[in-house]
Amino acid sequence: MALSRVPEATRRRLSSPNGKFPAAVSPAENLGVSSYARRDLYEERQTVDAGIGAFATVAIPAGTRIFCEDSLVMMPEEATHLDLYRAVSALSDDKQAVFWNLAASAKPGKNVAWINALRACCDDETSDSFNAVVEDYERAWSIFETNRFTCKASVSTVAPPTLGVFPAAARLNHSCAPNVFHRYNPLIRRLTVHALRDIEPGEELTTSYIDICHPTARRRALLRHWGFRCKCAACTNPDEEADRRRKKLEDLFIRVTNRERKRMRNEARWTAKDYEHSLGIVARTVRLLETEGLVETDTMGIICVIGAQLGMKAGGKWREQAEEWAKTAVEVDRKCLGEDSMEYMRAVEVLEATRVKPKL
Ligand SMILES: C[S@@+](CC[C@H](N)C(=O)[O-])C[C@H]1O[C@@H](n2cnc3c(N)ncnc32)[C@H](O)[C@@H]1O
Repeated sequence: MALSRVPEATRRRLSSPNGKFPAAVSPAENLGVSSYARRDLYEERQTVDAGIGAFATVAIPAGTRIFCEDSLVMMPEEATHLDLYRAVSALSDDKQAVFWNLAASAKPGKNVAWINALRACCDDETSDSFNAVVEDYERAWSIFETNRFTCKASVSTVAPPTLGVFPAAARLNHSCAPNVFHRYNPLIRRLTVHALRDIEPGEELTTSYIDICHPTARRRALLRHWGFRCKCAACTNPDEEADRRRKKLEDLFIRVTNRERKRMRNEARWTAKDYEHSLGIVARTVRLLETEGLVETDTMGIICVIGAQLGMKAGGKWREQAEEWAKTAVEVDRKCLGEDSMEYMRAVEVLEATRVKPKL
């Protein structure tokens, strides 16, 4: 661990899995899915003001899977500095070097209770070496917070997500108008990154660290976590009208998903009027996503699958619309997530169901 100034003995003691600290999430098993970053399509290089970035070296067609990466470290959301340090120390030397070389721009957290636990493990150390340990822990945490992606077990699960660092994809900078889309695929236990549109040679590959459906102020607040102010066109020249539409979009999305949860709990009592109401909100959400140029987003996939399912249940004039929405969901999910994603498989199932003629 080239960067560390922590004495070897202290490091060994603090990182030994003696049951003192909760364990990290177990490393992904070999599922027969290779882990790769398409270095034949892009290169890493220094940007003007955003550290290292990934740039296309050739034309990349929309839908291309550019990364399919195994995690370097994966931790539960509630993991502490101590848990993280232990997980990093358990990596091979090569992997530790990769971890310590990643960017560290996230600010230290305010919760420093972990320092007391650490002190208890370091009581035979001089204060200099204790400070070095604290610094190391802080740096590991900052690297983790700067580079982690959220890894949900499934879209619908209530289980808390885990957070993972994927070393090649970690070089992707943010844009609120991204040209790639990232998502952890729990079926293959890889982070996948797909081109959202055709990308020209020389263009920087950018993903969105946050939900791009948020209005500017909310996006800015969320991005503070990574310690930078986004300079994309939407953030530098915020348009009040567009922000109002994004706020509306956020509200509509919440209304659709809340109503869906309610319907699932109460399907037997859901009336034709209830279906009509939900379908009206779905139709408005889809229109707004189109107006905002957010057609190629997983939000569109989620809304269209919900709309298709509701449309089939409602029947009548909604059946044709249900098939159209299901087709859109299949296309969007194929492009953003790939054919091995749960979302794509679900969308295909729904599309097939919309094509079954109702019994008269
Ligand atoms: C996941 S890393 C991305 C790779 C990083 N640039 C590097 O050098 O390794 C996230 C960090 O990159 C920088 N970054 C990402 N997107 C940026 C942007 N749009 N503008 C400025 N800095 C950005 C911030 O420092 C952020 O904390």
